[in-house]
Amino acid sequence: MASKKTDALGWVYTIHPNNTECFHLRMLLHIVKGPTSFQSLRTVKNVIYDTFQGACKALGLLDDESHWENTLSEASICCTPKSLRCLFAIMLTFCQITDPLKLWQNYRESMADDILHRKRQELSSNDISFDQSIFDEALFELNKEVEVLSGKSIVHFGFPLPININRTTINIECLRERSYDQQQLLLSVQNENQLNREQRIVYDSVMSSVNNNEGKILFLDAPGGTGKTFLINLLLAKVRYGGKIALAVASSGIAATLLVRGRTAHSTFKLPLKYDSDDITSVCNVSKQSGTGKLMQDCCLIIWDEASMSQKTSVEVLDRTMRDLRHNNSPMGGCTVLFSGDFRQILPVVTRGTRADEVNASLKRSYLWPYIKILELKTNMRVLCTDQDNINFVKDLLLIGKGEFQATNDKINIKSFCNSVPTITKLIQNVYPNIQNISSKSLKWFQERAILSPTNEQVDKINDLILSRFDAQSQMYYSVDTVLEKEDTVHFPTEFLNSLTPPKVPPHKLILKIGAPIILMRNLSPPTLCNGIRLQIKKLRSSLLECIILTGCVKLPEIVLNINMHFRRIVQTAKKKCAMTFELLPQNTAIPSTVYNLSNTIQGRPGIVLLNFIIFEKYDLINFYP
Ligand SMILES: Nc1ncnc2c1ncn2[C@@H]1O[C@H](COP(=O)(O)OP(=O)(O)OP(=O)(O)O)[C@@H](O)[C@H]1O
Repeated sequence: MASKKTDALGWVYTIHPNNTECFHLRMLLHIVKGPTSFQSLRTVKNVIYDTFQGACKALGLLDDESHWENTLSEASICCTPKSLRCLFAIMLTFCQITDPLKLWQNYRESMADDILHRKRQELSSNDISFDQSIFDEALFELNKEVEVLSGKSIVHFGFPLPININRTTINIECLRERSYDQQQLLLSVQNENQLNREQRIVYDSVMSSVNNNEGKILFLDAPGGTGKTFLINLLLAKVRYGGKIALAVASSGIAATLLVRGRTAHSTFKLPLKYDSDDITSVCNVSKQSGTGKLMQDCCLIIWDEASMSQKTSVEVLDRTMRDLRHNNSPMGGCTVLFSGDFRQILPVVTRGTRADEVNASLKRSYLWPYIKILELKTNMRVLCTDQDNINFVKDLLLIGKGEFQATNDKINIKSFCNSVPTITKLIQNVYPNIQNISSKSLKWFQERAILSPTNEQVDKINDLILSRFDAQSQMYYSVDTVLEKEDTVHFPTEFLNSLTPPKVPPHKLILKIGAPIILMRNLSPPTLCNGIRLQIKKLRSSLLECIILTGCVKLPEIVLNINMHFRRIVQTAKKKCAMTFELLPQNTAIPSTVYNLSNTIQGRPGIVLLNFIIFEKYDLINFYP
């Protein structure tokens, strides 16, 4: 009998996974729409499977090793050997594959094809075929990728040591920091004469500290649009052009993508992930002999962007480690450090903390703050040549940041400086006009627009609306949701796990369309594949996505990146509570994203959705900080 409140007809009993076929039949009943027989339930893409379990496997609903096999099999057709090795390195590092050696044996020829080709050219002979030395060389290249991603060698993943592994004694991290394209650096250094007066003061101050080993610690206080990134990248280029090591880090992956060879501070310095706010003993997880340790001893400039968002403790951990590594008791071991950020924006996030806790966790409350010299940028370079409207808008934002904006009854009327629109549909029309013709839109068109929303629920809703507006080949990807303890399967049925949409985890059902921009939600291979970068889908395969990069410092529109689309969501249950932990995750459709994530990367036409259905958008919106 139909329930009064819902349109449910009945209750599907939970089944223990030991009752294999029933368990999988139940799973299919939740996925397959309008089945007419048991056989139609077992049919996937016109193939009739013998068992319900087989059909579930074909639909990608089960977590088994065949996913990795399928991924590599698809990738070996469409990827270059180098990108296949990159993909395999990512899989080794993040996917907890049970038998990676078997995968290597099956696909090593595809991964070593470029080496064979090179050898044939070198010896001008087409008779050369695959042999152990070629596989060893491919293994060596794979090892390099894995070391960069995980800091571990392939031996850790059960691989044999390639014979020529001795070459890895070269410090890969130092090598990477010294191997820049000099021509490219020279081009960047030529921007020097474009600096405005304020930028020039900062530039000279940093360069004199680097050149004379003064070990200054500076903080660049600069609101959005004043040319921080422009200046930082110039400083990095100048120091690197001189053959010295300059490390560029940021508090978040998305901010790091804007800096040349930028990485997150946590991954660069191996900062601890958890510490107490009053921790005075923790240090970075690096030894003096390690590659990172050597890099931290040799570098002469560290630039830490968005430092205003970092916990003071992480900066203090770095300070202690630098003093120790460099045998120098001056702040940061005598290395020149440039922090940059804007305390008017977001302060460090303190879980369940008060405003006072956030202020207390910020760099300004660190014992290092008295040693820090503050430099300022005030001229907004982004609106220099635009109309008065934009200039006023930037002024208003600054006033809000300083707490000086004229408020009535402590309330700010946002409508006074934004164009408000009445509905989400209208907002989509304004931000993505004529999205029906998606194939005619240029990369730039996508780069300069996005809709920002503070909640995942709205993000999903807007994604669905936008995706339904254009026709393109689409593909559905399902996450494999499981509970950590098998015994909990009965208490937390699969469809319940599928219905969960916790923060930072994509939904169970991900519908993607060719041409749609997506956002990567995980640091897979920084700085190219970094949490927060935007990509555009070029091809959809059953286990693989082919994408190009839309935003980030590494703009490689010609390079197709391959992302494995098998994702697991594992739920860890505690007594009767249930908390979802995120194990491996690729990406979500990203036309809308969370406000913070994208505010740094859009310089065109963003729209912003505020809660409670107040919707507004602003052409040429410069930056919005909630
Ligand atoms: N001296 C300069 N000459 C010419 N263009 C500049 C100069 N400084 C900055 N710009 C340009 O101004 C724009 C904004 O600069 P940039 O992105 O570096 O600002 P920002 O402070 O990093 O902003 P945000 O904090 O919002 O990321 C960019 O397009 C940049 O190329």
